[in-house]
Amino acid sequence: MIEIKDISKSFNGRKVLDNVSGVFKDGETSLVIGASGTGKSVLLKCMLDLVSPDSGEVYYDGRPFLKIPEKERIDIRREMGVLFQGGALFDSKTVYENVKFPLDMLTQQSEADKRDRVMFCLKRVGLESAGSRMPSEISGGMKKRVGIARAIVLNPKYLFCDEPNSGLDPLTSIKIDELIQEITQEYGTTTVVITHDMNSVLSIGQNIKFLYQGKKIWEGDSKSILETELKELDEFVFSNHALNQLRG
Ligand SMILES: Nc1ncnc2c1ncn2[C@@H]1O[C@H](COP(=O)(O)OP(=O)(O)OP(=O)(O)O)[C@@H](O)[C@H]1O
Repeated sequence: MIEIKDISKSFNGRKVLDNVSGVFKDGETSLVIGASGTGKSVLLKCMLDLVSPDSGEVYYDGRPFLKIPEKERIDIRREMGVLFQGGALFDSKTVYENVKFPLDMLTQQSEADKRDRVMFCLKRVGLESAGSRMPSEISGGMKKRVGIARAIVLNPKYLFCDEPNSGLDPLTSIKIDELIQEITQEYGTTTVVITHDMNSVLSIGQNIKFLYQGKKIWEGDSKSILETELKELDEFVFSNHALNQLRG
């Protein structure tokens, strides 16, 4: 379980996160949603300690991530998997090498064990025969799958996905969403997905936190979001043309 408490952050005197709190449960896909510029990525960066919040704390299973000594923080980092926006693959490495990279950097495993783990993860995302290909030779959806395989290769407790559907067509997006949700349930990871994709919200939103101008102003699930009476959330949800027409 991850708990964030009263996270605030300003840039140049402008508050972009304002006392954001919440809980992300094990085995659940939690979504952080909101319009562009509302602070989603900054919140994710605070949770990963890539940006220091001005105040607040992030607890990983009770461990205060921002206050503990660096050595303990590194232990927690090893328990995290991150799917970066755009995949962030190394263009000069093969698919296999990309997935193996965290094992090379952070473990002392034998080459045989690493190979077994990489092949297991590639198989899990449906790419067991793509290991020798270069990122430039595969589609956007496959790149996301490679990113997911790399994010789970260290068997993380905590999985972070930053805009996992950006640049994908709707059908491929659904497949990536389903894969993230299946992995979350299979391995019991605490999964945090940053998105403004309403398809994701409706299909995998077990828990949804809505940010508006740096504040968390609503929390619920994919059923309750359609019945919201909160003006700001209603505008966000029904800015999706198809949904608005359905409502009409
Ligand atoms: N390093 C920084 N320095 C100054 N301002 C920043 C910095 N990082 C983010 N911001 C500002 O913080 C605000 C929130 O940005 P953030 O990237 O979190 O938005 P977002 O909700 O993730 O948007 P999007 O959906 O477009 O990615 C924006 O106004 C952004 O310009």
